[in-house]
Amino acid sequence: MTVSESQLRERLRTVEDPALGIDIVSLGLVTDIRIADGVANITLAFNAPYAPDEMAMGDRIREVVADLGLETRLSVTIPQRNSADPLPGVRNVIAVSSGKGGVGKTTVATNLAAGLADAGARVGLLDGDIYGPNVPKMIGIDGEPGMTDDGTLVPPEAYGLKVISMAFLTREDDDPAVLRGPMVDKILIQLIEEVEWGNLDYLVVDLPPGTGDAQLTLLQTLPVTGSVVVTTPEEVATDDVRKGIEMFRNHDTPVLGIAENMSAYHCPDCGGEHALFGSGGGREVAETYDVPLLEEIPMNPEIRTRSDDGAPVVLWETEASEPFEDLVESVTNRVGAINRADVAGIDPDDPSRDELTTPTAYGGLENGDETPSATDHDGASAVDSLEATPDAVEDDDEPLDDGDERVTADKDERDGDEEDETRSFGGLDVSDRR
Ligand SMILES: Nc1ncnc2c1ncn2[C@@H]1O[C@H](COP(=O)(O)OP(=O)(O)OP(=O)(O)O)[C@@H](O)[C@H]1O
Repeated sequence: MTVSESQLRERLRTVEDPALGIDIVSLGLVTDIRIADGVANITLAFNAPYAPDEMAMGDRIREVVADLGLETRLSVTIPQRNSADPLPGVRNVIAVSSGKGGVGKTTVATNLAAGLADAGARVGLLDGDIYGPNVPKMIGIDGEPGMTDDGTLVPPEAYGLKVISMAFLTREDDDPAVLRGPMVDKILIQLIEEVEWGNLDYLVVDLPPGTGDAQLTLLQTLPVTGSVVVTTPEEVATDDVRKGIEMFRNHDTPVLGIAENMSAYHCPDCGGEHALFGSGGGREVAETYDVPLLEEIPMNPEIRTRSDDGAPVVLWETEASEPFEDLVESVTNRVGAINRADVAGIDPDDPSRDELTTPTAYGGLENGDETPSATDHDGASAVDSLEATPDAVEDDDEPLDDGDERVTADKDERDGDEEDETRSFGGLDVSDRR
């Protein structure tokens, strides 16, 4: 049986996007199909490396293709961004914010970044918290940034993360409270634009708490994909968090969702759950603003002790690491959904099914030729075509250390030749932007 590209495209209508509830062909996510020598080369407009939903869609596509007697090679591409983008090598910028201080924003940012890097992604962590730059301490970094000949900062690394912090640029005896207006802006813009970030899948930004000038500068300068809003469950924090959500909405920045921290304390002695900071605040805010509740992170002394030791808890396989592992999954899924909705031109929280879903010729082998051919698709002009190379990143996923030992991932391979590199995750080949 010979299968044409348009017939395969019809069959791919059976693969539904789990977050958007619409098939991947109608969404315009299949940007190219070429069949040669029994191999279907399929290009997808995915842009959230290591998002479980995108890897699961890859698996579904492989099943559909195998049913047609073909092998599959999947590549992912990304739409070209505007040329004024200050960070052209960065696929996704994730801002981590909070309405007020002390709710665990930096804890969430460092664990999210470390968890993403541990999954295999290329990750940068920008500590933009001018008034309390705690990232270097929590991530256990002792190095200082290097400097290239042209004066660009080279971020030091820990746990496979490139880290830049306000703490590197201010002297120990500087009082951040006296840094005002233009000076703050200047430092923040320097942290973004004058750093050799290279090619990153995710840049996690620890924003200062609240909704002041520094946050606005960061939002106006950075192409933020979306923001994780951290809150504790009690009322005061959630009131502040509402202001934060409104700030993002006013700047057309999607809210990825709410991370409720210090949700409840599981008492190891009595076995009971104690809601030390009240309960339900995060869920309430999520429902009010119609955004996902990404995770409820319990109070757990191990989270603090690991941070104090400079070893993010997500890298340890314990009960305390689980909510952060789940957070990494829910954040990447949400980033992916927002990017895919953008490709499809729909609101990720309100996909307009009527407009998008076209009748599918399920099976389509008889009438598939009535559909547009792969090369007719507009999306193909907006994406890069990719080559496949060996699974460099999957090799990084070898077991690192046993059991409860601190993970000391050597991610040096990721920093190899960035010019030509194509990597693979979950069977999806991904090439870096030039
Ligand atoms: N779920 C948790 N369980 C136990 N301790 C926690 C938890 N989350 C954070 N902490 C601890 O609470 C303290 C404050 O956390 P963190 O510094 O992350 O807050 P923040 O919101 O970034 O604060 P700031 O406004 O000062 O930047 C830290 O000592 C941290 O280790």
